[in-house]
Amino acid sequence: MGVVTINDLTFTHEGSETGPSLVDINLDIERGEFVSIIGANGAGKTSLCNAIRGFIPHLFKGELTGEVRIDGQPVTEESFPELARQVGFVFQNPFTQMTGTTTTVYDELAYGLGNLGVPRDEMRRRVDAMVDMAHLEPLVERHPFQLSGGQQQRVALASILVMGQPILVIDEPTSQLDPKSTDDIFELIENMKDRGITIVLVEHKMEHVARYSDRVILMDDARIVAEGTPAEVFNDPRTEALGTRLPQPLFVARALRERGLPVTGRELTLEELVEHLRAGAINGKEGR
Ligand SMILES: Nc1ncnc2c1ncn2[C@@H]1O[C@H](COP(=O)(O)OP(=O)(O)OP(=O)(O)O)[C@@H](O)[C@H]1O
Repeated sequence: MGVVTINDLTFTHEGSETGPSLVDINLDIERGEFVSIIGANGAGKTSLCNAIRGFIPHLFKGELTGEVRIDGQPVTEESFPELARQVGFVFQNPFTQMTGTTTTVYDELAYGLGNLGVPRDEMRRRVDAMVDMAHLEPLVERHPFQLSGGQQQRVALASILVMGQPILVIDEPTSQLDPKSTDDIFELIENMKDRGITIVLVEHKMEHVARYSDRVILMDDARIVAEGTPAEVFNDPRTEALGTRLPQPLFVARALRERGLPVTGRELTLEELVEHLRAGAINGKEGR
């Protein structure tokens, strides 16, 4: 059984004029899996995250059928603090994430651990390790509200990662970041995956989704309409038909394939393309 199990989940926000936000959702996420949720604005991605992190139905009221289980336990039967120990969540807007009570980035990172009663020595060790991992050394003495949007986004993510929950739900962590900072964030998230943490990510940057995810879930109009490996989902005609942006290397792959070059036309990363071109060149030479 998965660490997150969703059975026949349908949810309509109280007072909604647009109908249900989630319809017939069935999903099993394995421990240590990296799952990305993609889809157009309003497709239901944040609502699905909210169901996994227990905001639905604990904070957002409405009509709910079906269930979400974390480690076999229905979220409706767990208190919010219990859930928060299992699931770490990073909001779309880093401003929402900041405690608003600390005056330095260092204290911001330590805040959640202090609340959990983590002993001072261990707290220091964990915060120092996170500062290092998230490359936050130059910012530790700065006031959290005097950072740029991108810097805040990095601090917001680090302040959750430092807590060490086994499941992370991360909603658009790079929306305000430049390419280099986006790469840094994905490196950080991959680092968490290497530690066996389960990751559920909402992200619009498809090159990164393609490169890092074990599984991609495509949502449209409150439903899951396709799921599979990145190669399966991005090469599924429904994905393009729904107006989802595809990873750029896929267009290059298709163009090369059309010109008879030795690629499959399904490659999602430049590395994959280069590898196939090289292998094709070697095989071609050997064949002569
Ligand atoms: N608090 C709420 N009350 C009423 N309806 C809501 C609420 N939150 C979301 N919805 C509705 O649920 C549907 C799905 O919204 P959701 O935010 O889950 O989509 P999304 O895919 O995350 O979109 P985006 O990419 O814009 O963040 C939309 O029709 C939205 O209007």
